[in-house]
Amino acid sequence: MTQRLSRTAYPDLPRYPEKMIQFGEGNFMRAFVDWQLQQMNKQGLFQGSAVLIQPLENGLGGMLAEQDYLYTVLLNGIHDRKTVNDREIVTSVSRLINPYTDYEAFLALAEDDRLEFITSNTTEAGIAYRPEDTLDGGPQVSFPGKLTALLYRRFQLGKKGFVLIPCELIDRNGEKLKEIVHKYAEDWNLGEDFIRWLEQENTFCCSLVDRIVPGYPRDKAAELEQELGYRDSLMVTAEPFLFWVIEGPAWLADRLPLAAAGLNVVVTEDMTPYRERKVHLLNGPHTAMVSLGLLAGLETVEDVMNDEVFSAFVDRLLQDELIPMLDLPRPELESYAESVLERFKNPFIRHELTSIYLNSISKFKTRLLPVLLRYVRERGELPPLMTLAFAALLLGYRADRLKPQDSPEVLDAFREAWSRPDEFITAILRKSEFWGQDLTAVPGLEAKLSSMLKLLEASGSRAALEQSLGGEIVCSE
Ligand SMILES: NC(=O)c1ccc[n+]([C@@H]2O[C@H](COP(=O)([O-])OP(=O)(O)OC[C@H]3O[C@@H](n4cnc5c(N)ncnc54)[C@H](O)[C@@H]3O)[C@@H](O)[C@H]2O)c1
Ligand SMILES: O=P(O)(O)OC[C@@H](O)[C@@H](O)[C@H](O)[C@H](O)CO
Repeated sequence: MTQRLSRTAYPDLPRYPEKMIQFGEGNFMRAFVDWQLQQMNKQGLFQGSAVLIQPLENGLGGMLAEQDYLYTVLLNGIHDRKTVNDREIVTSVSRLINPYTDYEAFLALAEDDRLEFITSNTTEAGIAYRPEDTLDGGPQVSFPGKLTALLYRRFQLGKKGFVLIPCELIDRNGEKLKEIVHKYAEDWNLGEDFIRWLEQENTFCCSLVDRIVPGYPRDKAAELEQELGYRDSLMVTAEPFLFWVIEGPAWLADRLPLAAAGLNVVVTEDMTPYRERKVHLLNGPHTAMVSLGLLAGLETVEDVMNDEVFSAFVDRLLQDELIPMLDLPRPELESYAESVLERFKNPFIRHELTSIYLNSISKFKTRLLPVLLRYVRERGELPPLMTLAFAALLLGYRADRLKPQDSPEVLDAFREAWSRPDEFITAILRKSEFWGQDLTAVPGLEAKLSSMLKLLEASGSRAALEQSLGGEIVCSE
């Protein structure tokens, strides 16, 4: 039996002082931020590690401790026309603090002058205000609540602030986080001096992350452990591609020399165009393909891309409905779309559609709906492929057909709406809390969704797609 990955088994692995506090110990952060710290460290450019804070009571703390906070990142894919198949033991995580079991150790981080960065990924649900959180009743449940308590302790000690770079996939994440921290500062009566210190001593950056991280390679774990020669319950697969846009001051590029280490990181004054490009051209097609693909029995992004009908759908969606609605220069959009198609076809990683399916209603709202609405405004008609994807989404949630995982409010609303089948579509489109507006006001949408739902039910998603794509499939045969 092979030994577990640990510092005892690999005593020569380097250790670095803690320079970053990272809320979130999930797959993404370990294969993205911590992997990048590792690349800087290897070049002698950062010489620092991250101390992780477990945002939820239950998490990976125990498993990470068992491996002395070491884990393997497996990069698989084609990059710059070369096949990449890298394995690396990441040594840039020092330890993990679970604030639910050791709140004092968490607050004690405020004392360490070497800590200068705070990063986070607590999912789209994490940057949220929770009125029940209080300063004295720690640990606070919300991530911004915990963060405010830590910042306040730092302020009380008269120390300098932090550079904060949240990585959650929500628009203007840094501003949102700052806003909630300020709200706690006011609600908890932390005083004007603290609010001034927050403003003057801390730099809240917005950021956009891009790397496909399918996570633990369940299907290949045993084989990989044989090859690696150790057991690792936390190994994580990722694509070689990486892009991190940080909206922040130019000096950040020196303090956190990611680009200098050859990493694809941009520090800019305005990240909006990068965000639009990524959210609509990468996350958008992901969300559009999921319900249609699952309804046809497909399991992974690769299955979608290897299927003639479904890959034509992704291609046409990008070319005809998404790219023309974005404001960036066409060649830039075309080239990004091409790279997206290549990344989706990555034959070396298994990106499960079910993992992308999680919380699909809010994803549709941010990733596809704004483009759909713009298409209607500009062209005076509905985009056929996006509308079909919308109908498939509704079908998947209806009667829990595709076993959606979403918030209780969303799932309950779908159950309630389905209790009156004739009014199902109207009731769902009226849910402004899902879509940001009443979608029954969009001309023709209700009727089109109704006919597409019927088509999907009667003929299945493959036939519905073939019909929407018209002659193109026939032509390509
Ligand atoms: N996996 C990818 O390809 C990828 C790529 C880019 C961005 N992302 C984003 O990263 C996020 C995390 O993905 P992952 O693959 O690391 O998932 P994961 O399940 O491995 O990790 C989730 C992390 O979020 C924390 N979390 C979950 N719900 C929370 C809540 N309500 N409040 C606070 N913290 C919470 C967990 O404690 C954990 O640290 C996703 O929401 C996604 O938007 C993922
Ligand atoms: O991670 P999610 O579940 O928010 O979205 C699913 C995918 O679209 C997403 O993970 C992409 O792969 C990622 O955003 C690429 O950078």
